[in-house]
Amino acid sequence: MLRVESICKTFNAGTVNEKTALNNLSLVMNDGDFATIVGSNGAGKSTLFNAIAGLFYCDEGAIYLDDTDLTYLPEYKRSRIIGRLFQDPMKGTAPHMTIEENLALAYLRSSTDGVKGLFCRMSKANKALFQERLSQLNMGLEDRMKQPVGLLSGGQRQALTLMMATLVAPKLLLLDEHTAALDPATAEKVLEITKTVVQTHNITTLMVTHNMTHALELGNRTLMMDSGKIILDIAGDKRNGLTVDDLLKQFQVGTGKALDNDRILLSD
Ligand SMILES: Nc1ncnc2c1ncn2[C@@H]1O[C@H](COP(=O)(O)OP(=O)(O)OP(=O)(O)O)[C@@H](O)[C@H]1O
Repeated sequence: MLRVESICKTFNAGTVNEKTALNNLSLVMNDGDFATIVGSNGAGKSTLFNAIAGLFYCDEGAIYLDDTDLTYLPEYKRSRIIGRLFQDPMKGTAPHMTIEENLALAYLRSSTDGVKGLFCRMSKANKALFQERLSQLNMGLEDRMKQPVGLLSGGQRQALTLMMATLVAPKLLLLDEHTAALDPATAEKVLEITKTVVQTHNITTLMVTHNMTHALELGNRTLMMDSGKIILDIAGDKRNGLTVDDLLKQFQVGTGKALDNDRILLSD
């Protein structure tokens, strides 16, 4: 279970550029919850992910994941239990290393079975696991394990990054518009893979999206953010049957303004 308790983050405090990006934000995610997040430009969606992943410590508040107090835990330690994907498919993989080496790195980072250090310690069983997981992507990557990742397309790279982030199931998966830079067909494919992986391993997941339809169709909860706060949190019956128009109206009622996000407005 993830518990975010009243976190605050102000950038450039005391200067003309002062910006409160997270404003007393609280959130509880139960095990296996899959919540989509939408919101206006600059609402604090990526900053929330940065706070959870440990890119900075919050000014106030606390963050817990199961029994672990993350509040002052360094980023590299959180990365063992939190997987994260970004919009840019080039992030998250090392282009000059082979697919197999990238997977080995991901495995070594997250594994708790005592494997440390060298690639040569990767057993045949590990390699078989990599191959089996890659074959689930249906992209033929299992036959290209010795090729550098830099040769892959954006969609293949993003699917590989997802595979790496979930090779050892993380306690929490943060998806920050991870399909936004892909062409529509590839984006749908990566989303399908995402759904399957999240469901199979029952991974607690937060996904930022600018696609309002995805925000309502994927997962079991929809969160809306504005001005560093969660202003709407809908699940269950309230969420079923809700249309994109209803969601936009609820945003207007909650904030007194129209949802202003250029990517939402530009998408269909
Ligand atoms: N490191 C930083 N230094 C200064 N300001 C920052 C920093 N990170 C974020 N901000 C500011 O905090 C606010 C929230 O930014 P954030 O990127 O979290 O918004 P977002 O909801 O992800 O927006 P978008 O949908 O436009 O990507 C913005 O005003 C942004 O400029």
